[in-house]
Amino acid sequence: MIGISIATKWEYEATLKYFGIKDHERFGYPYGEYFLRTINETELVFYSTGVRKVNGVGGSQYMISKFNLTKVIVAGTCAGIDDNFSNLDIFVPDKAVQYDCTVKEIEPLIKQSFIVDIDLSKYGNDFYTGTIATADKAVVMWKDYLELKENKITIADTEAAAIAYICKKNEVECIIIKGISDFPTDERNSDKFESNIQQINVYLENTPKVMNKIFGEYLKRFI
Ligand SMILES: Nc1ncnc2c1ncn2[C@@H]1O[C@H](CCC(=O)c2cccc(C(=O)O)c2)[C@@H](O)[C@H]1O
Repeated sequence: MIGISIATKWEYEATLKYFGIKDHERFGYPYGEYFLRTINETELVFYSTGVRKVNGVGGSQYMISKFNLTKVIVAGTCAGIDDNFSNLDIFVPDKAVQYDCTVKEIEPLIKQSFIVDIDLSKYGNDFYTGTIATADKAVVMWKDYLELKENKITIADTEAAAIAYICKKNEVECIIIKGISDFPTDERNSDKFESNIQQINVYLENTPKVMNKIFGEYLKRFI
């Protein structure tokens, strides 16, 4: 069985809609809910975890243990960091890092021992790849965005690298498929609260588009 890990309620609602899931097919568990589907003769469990590292890791560990998963695919949205890319571009990162685990004033931003390299060689190269950086807060402030850019990060989110790390501990393969839902905007010469509301609205508008693109054009190649 392969697990598809989904963080937010908006991402999960788009998933339920995409697969036409009926109420009686939805099951609760301590971190959210899940449903089962068979695609190309492979059994999949799609599960929501809630946001941030603790929920992503807790929910994924629960599902690895309950269903004896052989692979976890982290599917969802992310912030764009590399400005060569645009909203709705989809990535399958070959490296996952965490950037909120060091005293960055005196240590490197990226925690070396938490880096996970992802071997994508068996899946070809017909997709964007790069480095995803995870922390327990969203990339909203311009200074955080610039710091990630300086560290050659491609995209950023709030769960994926932590899930990849615990998959490695369980010797379970982890693939991350993430689409850009939003880019931070420079709030320094404007109202930072208004700028934040605009970014959240862009995230909400793009979430179903990203999820539909992941399920329609990417998922089957990685199961
Ligand atoms: N900018 C982002 N930075 C990091 N992760 C992002 C971003 N965008 C999307 N994600 C991904 O989607 C989910 C939710 C998105 C989220 O929390 C968010 C999005 C936009 C603004 C704000 C805010 O507080 O103003 C919060 C997370 O689980 C994460 O995995």
